[in-house]
Amino acid sequence: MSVKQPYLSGFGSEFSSEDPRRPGALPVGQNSPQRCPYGLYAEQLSGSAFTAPRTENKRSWLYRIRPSVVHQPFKKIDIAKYLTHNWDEVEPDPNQSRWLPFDIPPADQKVDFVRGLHTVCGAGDPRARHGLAIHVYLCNTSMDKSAFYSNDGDLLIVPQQGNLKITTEFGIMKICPNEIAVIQLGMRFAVEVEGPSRGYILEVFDGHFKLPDLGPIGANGLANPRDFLTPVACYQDEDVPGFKIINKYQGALFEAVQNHSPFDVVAWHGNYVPYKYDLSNFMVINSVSFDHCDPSIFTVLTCPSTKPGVAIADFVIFPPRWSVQENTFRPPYYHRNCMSEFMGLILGSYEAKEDGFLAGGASLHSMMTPHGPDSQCFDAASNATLVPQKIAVGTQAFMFESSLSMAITRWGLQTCQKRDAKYYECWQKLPKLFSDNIQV
Ligand SMILES: O=C(O)Cc1cc(O)ccc1O
Ligand SMILES: [Fe+2]
Repeated sequence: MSVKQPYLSGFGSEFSSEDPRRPGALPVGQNSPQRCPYGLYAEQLSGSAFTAPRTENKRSWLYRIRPSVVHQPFKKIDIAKYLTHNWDEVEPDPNQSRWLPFDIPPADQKVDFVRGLHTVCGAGDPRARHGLAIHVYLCNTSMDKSAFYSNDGDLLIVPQQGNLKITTEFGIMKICPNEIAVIQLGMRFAVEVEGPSRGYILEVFDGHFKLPDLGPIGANGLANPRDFLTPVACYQDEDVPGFKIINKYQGALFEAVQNHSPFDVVAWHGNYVPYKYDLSNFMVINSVSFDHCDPSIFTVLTCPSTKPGVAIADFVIFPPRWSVQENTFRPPYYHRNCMSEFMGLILGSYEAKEDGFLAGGASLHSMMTPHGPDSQCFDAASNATLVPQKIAVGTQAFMFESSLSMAITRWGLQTCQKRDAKYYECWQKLPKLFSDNIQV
């Protein structure tokens, strides 16, 4: 029987955690005692400028067996051929894009989480701390004697197939499809898988994810803070010759060897932490009268830009819910958006496209590229009897919506061979319905 993983609940809270094997490991009343309990080293991990206002200030103090600086020099490695921040590999393409499910490597090719990283699209530059990258991970093997961190951005991980055991410096998180994990800039982690595994990653270079403001919704609703879970301290005291720390730095991978596990944090405290969230806890708000609300009502997390109300990227879901609007075309409307919309499917199907948009696949509707329901969906929804209906049951589609204009990589456009060249056809049968009669 599996033991339930312990977690601390809350979003953006000041947490503290001590591995029960070493009571008293967390210094009391100060961060840097002259000598830390148990001979631990104190190390601060800063997630914001020291001088950031209190509301934005993020840091944690880690009490560890060895400080992170004990490692050999970083050397460039080329183990993830399709991980890139080069947005100029291919000509820009404003077309609607859709991808069939990305292939997971076959069992005879052992690929771990880092080797399995493939960048689909993105914009901006981590050197300027502005932009985002959207990757998929396609793997079948657990990371061994290695840990990964991104020097470029925060990683929001959305598993689609396969459970993940994520060992972090702060403790262990287990996530399954329909849960997400956020590992923030600089946090080291290792991913263990149970078999063929696939998922999506949103990496934001600007800053950190927040819960959206609720405005007139009030104090409760959407993703509630208590449902975000942070792991508890759980250290490994292991000498591991040749342990590799893999760093994604300015879009390239580097490796530094050390002879011990980096997961040696015995106690920690702070508000800069990794966390997970179960999407089934999302409290859905929607129209109970008429018309289709903008999908911003489904925002789980947002990484804001410096422009008020404009996101570098929002993480939006389309959860199971009741649809009750009267005299309304209920599916998504036809639209052109000044934001870029990357969508993925975790489970089941998506209402605006019952066919062709499949779990493990994706779509990208770039800035101002027209899109909306396919002709089959339009026809059905225009003629449906509008009774209350539970929709999206057993499904979970999501969107990474960005104010940046993203470029598709060469892998996304060509190498993956999953891009559906016939996607545009799904709208071509939309008929001209215009008539001389006011009543049609
Ligand atoms: O394009 C999409 O399918 C995503 C989407 C959904 C919705 O309900 C309204 C707008 C929108 O962009
Ligand atoms: Fe859209």
